[in-house]
Amino acid sequence: MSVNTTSPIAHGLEQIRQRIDGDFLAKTAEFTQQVTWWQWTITAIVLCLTYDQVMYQVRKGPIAGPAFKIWPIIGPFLESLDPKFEEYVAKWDSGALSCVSIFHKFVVIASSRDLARKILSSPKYVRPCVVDAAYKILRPTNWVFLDGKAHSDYRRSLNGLFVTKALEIYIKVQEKYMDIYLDRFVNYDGPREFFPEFRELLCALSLRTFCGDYILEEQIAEIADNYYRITAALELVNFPIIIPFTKTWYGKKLAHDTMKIFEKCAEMSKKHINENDGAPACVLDEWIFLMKQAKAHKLGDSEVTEEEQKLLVREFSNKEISEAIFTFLFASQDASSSLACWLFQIVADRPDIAEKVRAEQLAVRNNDPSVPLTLGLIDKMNYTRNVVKEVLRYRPPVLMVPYLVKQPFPITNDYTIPKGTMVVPTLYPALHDPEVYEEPDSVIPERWDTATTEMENRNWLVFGTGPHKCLGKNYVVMMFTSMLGKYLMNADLVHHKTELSEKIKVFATIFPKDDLIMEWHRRDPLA
Ligand code: HEM
Repeated sequence: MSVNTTSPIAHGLEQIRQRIDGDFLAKTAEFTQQVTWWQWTITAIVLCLTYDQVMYQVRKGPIAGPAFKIWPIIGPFLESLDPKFEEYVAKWDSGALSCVSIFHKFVVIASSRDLARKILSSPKYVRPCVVDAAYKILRPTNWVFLDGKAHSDYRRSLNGLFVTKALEIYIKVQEKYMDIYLDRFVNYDGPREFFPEFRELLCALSLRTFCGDYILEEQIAEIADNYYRITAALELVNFPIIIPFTKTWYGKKLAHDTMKIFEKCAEMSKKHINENDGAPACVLDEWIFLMKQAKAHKLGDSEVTEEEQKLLVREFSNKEISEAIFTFLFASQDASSSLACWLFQIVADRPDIAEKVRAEQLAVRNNDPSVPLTLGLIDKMNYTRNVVKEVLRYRPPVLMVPYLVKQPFPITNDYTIPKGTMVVPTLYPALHDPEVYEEPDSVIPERWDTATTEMENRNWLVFGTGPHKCLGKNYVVMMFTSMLGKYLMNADLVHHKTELSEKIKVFATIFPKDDLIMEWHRRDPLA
């Protein structure tokens, strides 16, 4: 027999509770039967939207940015498909740190010089992010995505390809192709858009520098054509998955085909250097030659410098070499084409600059225009080099460099960038800082005659800074100085100005909005 030990009060309370529970369950069941599927759907959507807005507010903290996401979830995704320079400027002007949120991605933009430098020099907190599609297009195994020591070790083995000694080797092939394209430009009938012309010229110059004669004329033409679609696939924000026959799908396929071509070139170069004991004539040759030298040194066969020895981190496969060469093309193609457009537009519009460049070109050659290019000769072209530096400052091809935050990053005293954020240091504002560059919106090559450390180093962020700073910096300045000198000496450039000539079009880098309409006429260098 069981004994009921519960007091009458407790018993009464228990009965009330059971009645309430029963009522509640019954009411809940009744409610769920009445709620239709679309009411559930709306509830789920409202919860998602609220979560999206709340997370945006939490991540945004005190920095500049819209008070809430005007377009829920997608944010300014549609605007990012057609980026406008003026919108970027407005964003930079809105605060040293500002933000947007697109789909799941929270993006912080740093527009002051010091914050940009801090981000670029903080590998503990950030690593390059490029754009989402880049991992798929450049392949996840690509060296540019390496981080920390793995990156610096790999990069050490590439540095040797762009030191002075190596650059000297590439000048011959570059001059040959500069001449070929000069002939082509001066033989065109009437004005035409030079944006596509410069893209092709730069693609040919890069590919000949990287792959020498291993690459065929028709392969260069194919890559130059395809490259446009690869760039188009690398927008700042892409749809998260690759859908067949879309821009990203074509980009990935064409990048793969291009790397296959480079793989074959690497194979030929290995044969030339290792089996036939050939002399290096291009970047591929130089890389393989340096590996060979360093290996021989390891085996005690030959005298090589300590730098060369460092190159043999290990043997690089043809696939790895092809991926690295692709990154050189990827890094150089758009930025160099952008520089070519602004540089030749500006010197065509500024006869005072063109005249000084021409005078210097004859002076360094002792009035003999046929003197071939050498590193020593290019070194003497101070004014011409200053024009290149000034145009890079005035119209920096790379406006911003996206990085990914690896761990919470205390960027200022009152703001920590959350992990997983895309953080974008911008380079343009530092290059147009009126406190460092007087009249920042004018092209004044002479300012470089008396450049301060701030002008030369702290603010001149054209090629970035920190562990990922541009590998091609010296190469770019050298090649453009020699090309500008040669072309101005041998051609008169006529720019057909339109009201869009000074307007900036953003297509990965920046270009004149009218695609630069010019005509070139052969000129007597001694005239
Ligand atoms: C006008 C032409 C160019 C400009 C304005 C430019 C600018 C830049 C900038 C801003 C970066 C990012 C730096 C950073 O994250 O701090 C970069 C990286 C890089 N650039 Fe350039 N670049 C140019 C041409 C070239 C050329 C011709 C090459 C190769 C031959 C090249 C190779 C690279 C590579 C490999 C990186 C990534 C380095 C790394 O992650 O370690 N660039 N460049």
